[in-house]
Amino acid sequence: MPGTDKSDRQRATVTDQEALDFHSNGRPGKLEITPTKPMATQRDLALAYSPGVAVPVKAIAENPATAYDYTTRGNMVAVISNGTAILGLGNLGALASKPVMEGKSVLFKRFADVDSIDLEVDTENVDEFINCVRYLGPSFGGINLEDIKAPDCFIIEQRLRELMDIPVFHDDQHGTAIIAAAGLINALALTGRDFKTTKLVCNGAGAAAIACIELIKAMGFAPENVILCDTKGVIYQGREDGMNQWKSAHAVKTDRRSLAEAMVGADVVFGLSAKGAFSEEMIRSMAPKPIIFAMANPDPEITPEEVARIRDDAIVATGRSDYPNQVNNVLGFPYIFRGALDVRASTINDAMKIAAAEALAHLAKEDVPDDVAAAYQGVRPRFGAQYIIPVPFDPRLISAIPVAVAKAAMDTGVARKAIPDLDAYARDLRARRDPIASTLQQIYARVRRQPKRVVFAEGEEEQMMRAAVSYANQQLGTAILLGREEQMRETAEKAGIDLDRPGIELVNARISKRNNVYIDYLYARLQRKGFLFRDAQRLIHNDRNHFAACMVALGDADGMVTGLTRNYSTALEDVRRCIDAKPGHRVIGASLALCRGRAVLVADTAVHDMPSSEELADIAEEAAGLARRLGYEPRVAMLAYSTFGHPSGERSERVREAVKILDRRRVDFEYDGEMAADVALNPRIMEQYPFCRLSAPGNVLVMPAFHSASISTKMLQELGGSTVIGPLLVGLDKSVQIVSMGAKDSDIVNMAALAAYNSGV
Ligand SMILES: NC(=O)C1=CN([C@@H]2O[C@H](COP(=O)(O)OP(=O)(O)OC[C@H]3O[C@@H](n4cnc5c(N)ncnc54)[C@H](OP(=O)(O)O)[C@@H]3O)[C@@H](O)[C@H]2O)C=CC1
Ligand SMILES: CC(=O)C(=O)O
Ligand SMILES: [Mg+2]
Repeated sequence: MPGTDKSDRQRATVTDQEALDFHSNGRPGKLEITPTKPMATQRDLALAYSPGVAVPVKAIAENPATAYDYTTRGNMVAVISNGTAILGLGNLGALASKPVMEGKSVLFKRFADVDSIDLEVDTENVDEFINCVRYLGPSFGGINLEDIKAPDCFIIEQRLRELMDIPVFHDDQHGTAIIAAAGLINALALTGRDFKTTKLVCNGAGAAAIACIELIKAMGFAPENVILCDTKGVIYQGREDGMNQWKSAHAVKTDRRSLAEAMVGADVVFGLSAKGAFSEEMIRSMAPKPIIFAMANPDPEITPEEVARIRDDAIVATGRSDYPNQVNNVLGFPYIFRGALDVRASTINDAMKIAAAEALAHLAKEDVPDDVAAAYQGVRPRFGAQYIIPVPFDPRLISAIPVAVAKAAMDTGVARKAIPDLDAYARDLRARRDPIASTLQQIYARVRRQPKRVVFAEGEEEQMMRAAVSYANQQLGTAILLGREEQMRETAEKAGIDLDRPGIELVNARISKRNNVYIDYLYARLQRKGFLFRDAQRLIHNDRNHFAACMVALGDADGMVTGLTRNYSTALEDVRRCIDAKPGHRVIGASLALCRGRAVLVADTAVHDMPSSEELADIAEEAAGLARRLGYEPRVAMLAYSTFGHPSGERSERVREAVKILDRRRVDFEYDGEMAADVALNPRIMEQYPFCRLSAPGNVLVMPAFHSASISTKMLQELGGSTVIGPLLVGLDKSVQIVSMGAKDSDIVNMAALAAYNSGV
């Protein structure tokens, strides 16, 4: 891809091809619209459309506020751009901005459960743009303007704020300013500086920069201590070249003319300009304990590594997620709109922005509880130079920021709906957390902290190679690709996959020096099971599953992933020849189904065909253990077609017996049954059985037999739109995961990460 040099590629946690594949795989793009009401029967149609729809129409015509009750308006934000300043890439047009705008829309959903749609407006004419947007007000609860160049963005936002009665918020201005201000509050505190006397240079004088310095001046910075620079250097009083009224408002009296001159002795530098704008010399010339926020995207003005080469006393932040201290507006816009929408705010005012900045800054100083530590690459962060601001995955953001914003809106009289109980509101907000991302996030974070060697047994397959590259790029450890080197290189070259990168090893089973060790090991295990020495030799030389499993069994790799080219049970049989169950454990398969904000583990989805009661109890124990390792407190529902004895039947009897076995074993987790799936999952139905021992809906579902487990998870996936991860193999003495045949590279990476994760816990 143009502009991507070797060093960028080495740093990057994703390849260009992965980024393109991510966007094009399946349904192109990142968004879809799903109805929230049933649309199955004639009656549904009559309610949703004519004639029923006329009723809310008349209600809204009579009282416009009821649009929040009868339509999506109250939870819907438009992300609107004309593509004139896409990230730090410049003016690439409305169409090219669409991936970013779709991205912002999904972040609204992911982080704050705000529904959002991207709108790309193909004009650079300010009046045309304003006219286009101003009439869209009835559709949305808020407007998030994005990536519109300065100074047009200032005029557009100002006019739209006057014309519309919903929040209009240019994220590059205020979102960035809020996050930068939060980071700055903490960086100043850490370096013992005061707002009033600190000297700051801001490189870039566009949307983000002007808003940042306006906010920090509003928070106490002295105007004479803030120097603004653009492509022509320092913005000084009297300068005429390349000026506009927004720059002029911040022009200072100074003899300094270049950025390099401005930065001499500066305490803080903000980069809101372009890649590489800060030289090492400039950084060297700054005051002791300098604060460097290099916020250009996707590449900062200077990288943290470059700063570290020159000095060790700096606090550095960038706009990227792959360095510590990500100062990026993603930390703000989802939550700020969440709070604003929930009180139906007519605008987002300064008080709300400052409240958001202070809430964010405060959060970084708080102790990080266990369930939050996972969001921090598994390392519990401590307030300090490497942690001045929470990460976007911090699950506390959803309750901290919207509450502060909503409160400020109510206090300043711009709320059109009051939230009387802010504590209850915070609890509701926490319930909006998305378990999908947090589960995977936690797994990835732990593995990154303790990277593992995972062998990808079917190394000649293109998807395996892509998955291996992604595994290595995401710094999860070393990916060992098993296969004939020549073959692998040929396939890789054709597919445009670069295997010569750190974290990838190619191993050829035929010529490996470890062959004899593996053969002896395998022969010792199989000689009394009808295998000759020759058979063991053949399996190690020719069969990659056996070779890979021996690598793991004998400690040459921490985990293994396979299954792409062979059916599950064959692959499992191969593995079981080389690896036993963990002592005292039973090998089972459990699938993690993630659907509409809920996560459930379903077991056994892989191994036991018709489990006995004893086996069902074992499955419950294994699945509960897995749930705990994944960060859930298990509530095991032992499922059947009957509930607590009715209707009776042989299969249900086995499940009932399994519950009694668990009683006798005195296990340390919640369980009950037998019960039907709706009783296990729906609290209202569960209430009909007040003696049920589950304190809340089940999150581990033990199925009565393999067929019900397999059928139900596949139906969840195909009809229910669930993400299903697995079956995950549990209970083996060494860590192996088997993907389904034809799995996508992203599924394989998840399973490899799980193999790595399980090898360490
Ligand atoms: N981390 C974050 O959350 C965010 C980061 N940003 C980043 O900030 C940057 C600017 O975005 P935005 O304000 O929206 O864009 P604008 O187009 O509104 O402004 C760009 C500004 O940067 C200046 N500039 C560009 N290149 C240089 C350079 N080499 N040296 C000095 N000044 C330069 C321009 O100068 P001139 O006026 O002379 O043309 C202009 O003032 C982008 O890299 C963007 O990714 C933006 C928003 C959020
Ligand atoms: C983060 C962002 O909005 C930008 O770089 O433009
Ligand atoms: Mg932007």
